[in-house]
Amino acid sequence: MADLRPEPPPRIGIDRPGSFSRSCFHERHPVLIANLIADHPYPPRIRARLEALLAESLDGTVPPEVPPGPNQAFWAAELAACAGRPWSALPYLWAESYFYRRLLDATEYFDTESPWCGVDLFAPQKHAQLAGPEIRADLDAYAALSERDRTERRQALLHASLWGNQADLGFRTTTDIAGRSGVVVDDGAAVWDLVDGPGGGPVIVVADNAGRELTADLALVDALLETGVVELHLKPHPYFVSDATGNDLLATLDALDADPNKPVQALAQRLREAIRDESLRVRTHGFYALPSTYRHLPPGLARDYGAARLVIVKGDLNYRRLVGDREWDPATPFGDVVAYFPGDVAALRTAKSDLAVGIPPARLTELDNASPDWRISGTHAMIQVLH
Ligand SMILES: O=P(O)(O)OC[C@H]1O[C@](O)(CO)[C@@H](O)[C@@H]1O
Repeated sequence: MADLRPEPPPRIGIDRPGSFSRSCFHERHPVLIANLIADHPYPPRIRARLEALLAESLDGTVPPEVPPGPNQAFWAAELAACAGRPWSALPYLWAESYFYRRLLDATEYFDTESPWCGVDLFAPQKHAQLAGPEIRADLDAYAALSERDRTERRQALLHASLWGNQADLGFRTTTDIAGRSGVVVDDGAAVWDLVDGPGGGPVIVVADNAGRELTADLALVDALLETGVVELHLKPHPYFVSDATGNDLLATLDALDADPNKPVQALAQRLREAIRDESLRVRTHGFYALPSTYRHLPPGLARDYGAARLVIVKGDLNYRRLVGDREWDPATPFGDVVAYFPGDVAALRTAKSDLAVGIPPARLTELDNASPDWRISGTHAMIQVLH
């Protein structure tokens, strides 16, 4: 039978002058490369490769070579289709993901004969945030939560995890945080209904950034553990600027241990115990560092998501991968766009790219009038649930 579904809107590109996506390449990436060069004593060959990558991504074409690292077959197929095309003609999601993969190549992350092999290029920035004053304030606030009743505590933890996404270091490369204007869509109650619901599977939390965000996510994970098994899915290796890996999880647990607040130390202990007894299963998957959308999940992950009580997907990039990085009309219902997902899913994200769906038209008019850049400023957040 013919497929009568309407064509999806076009993919967001990086070629339109004045667009946010183009500014990521032309304004943010030059700063990102300069920061990497300042943060590490890279030898001339690595500095030259970083600068050449920047120039290529602004003005050049995609070379045919497959960058080293995992998922060779995936990238070989993608590059067979894209090699020779100007970067400016690439879809935003693909171009960004490929750019970060090329950064790993430029810094010899997968080169076992290089001393830079396995060195997280973003570690200095991640460590600075983990040792910084903002995280201290977050942990003081966490400690004070033990005075509150369970419902209030749960609500506060969900919102801390939501707003933790604002602290993403890629975003902060060129943008100062301008406060928290509001939660545009708040399906938080549905999150807890699903968590407390009858399903027997684990709750899966697909993490996003290290630092303040992962700290808040771990506090949420701890609350979720009261209801059953939890899986925390991390990136398999560094990817976008502050994406959380296994090393970041360990560094975060150490930071929680070292905090003077007793409830924070107790949190670290509970989490370590949960990891040991596998009530908290920590996992990763190559899919999390690819430009594919969740519509094209590998079968194993699709099965696991389908068996979960709820999948909580954190952050802006995961939102783009979940919804499809396309020029959606923001009034398009969230449920229609993600109906394909194999289980119940909740997206928690601060808006840091043009994409939005599930915004009631009247609210949209209000937002566009009150803060025209609400979609990209990180000042607005959303909790959207498909169930
Ligand atoms: O860390 P997050 O919330 O996934 O955000 C990453 C976001 O940063 C950007 O790279 C630039 O803002 C977006 O393209 C991307 O969605």
